[in-house]
Amino acid sequence: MAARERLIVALDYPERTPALALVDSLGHDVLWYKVGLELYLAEGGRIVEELRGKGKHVFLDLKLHDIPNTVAGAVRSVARLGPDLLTIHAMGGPAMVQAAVSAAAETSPGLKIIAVTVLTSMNQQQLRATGSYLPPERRVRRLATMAMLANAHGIVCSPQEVAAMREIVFPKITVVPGIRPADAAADDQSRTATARQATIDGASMLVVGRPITRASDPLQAARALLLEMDTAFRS
Ligand SMILES: O=c1ccn([C@@H]2O[C@H](COP(=O)(O)O)[C@@H](O)[C@H]2O)c(=O)[nH]1
Repeated sequence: MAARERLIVALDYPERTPALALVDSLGHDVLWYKVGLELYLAEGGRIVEELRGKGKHVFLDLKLHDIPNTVAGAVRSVARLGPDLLTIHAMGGPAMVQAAVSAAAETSPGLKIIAVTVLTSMNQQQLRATGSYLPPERRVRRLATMAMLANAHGIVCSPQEVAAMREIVFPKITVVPGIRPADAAADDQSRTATARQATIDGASMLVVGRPITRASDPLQAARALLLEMDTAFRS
């Protein structure tokens, strides 16, 4: 699939003006945008509707995590805005994942529920601090397997696990943040890799924020990533 169909640019901004300015500057090169907690809590559903109005696909990364009935209600509330993908936390367990999937199917059949496994910012030490003693890849595997059994449409995992997760998740979706150019700072991310490696390893969609949004020329940075993804896909 063409790289444009597989790159999601994360709009991690405190309000709509800089977010929409970036969208306009990236023009037709970028089709998919992530709206996360920062922007959604500041602007509400209208930011999703504005992006849809510009013909963009929306990855609504709210990482819902609550009891099944509450998550189902939240899914119904945001489904009417028309996002394409919506995240929930796999840690909510199979009943919560199943409730989210059922609520999406009833409200907006095209909406896909994506289960976040282990945040890409977490390393083994941080996982241990939460009481999980498995290495990250085994923890991701366990949560991904559970999410698939609960009928989630895909998972979020890091580029360091995506090759191993393909056998569990394919043909469903692997959404992969933690993408960094080889010479770039990891920032707060722990489990990172390049767009080339994530593509070779079979990621369905890559989520990229700061390497594009904080670049001196975001359009040039996005185009370089798209080229890297297309080249890796053909290799
Ligand atoms: O495990 C996760 C889940 C979601 N994210 C989101 O992806 C982007 C990554 O942004 P960068 O600036 O490229 O680090 C960000 O919006 C996160 O909320 C993630 O990084 N890890």
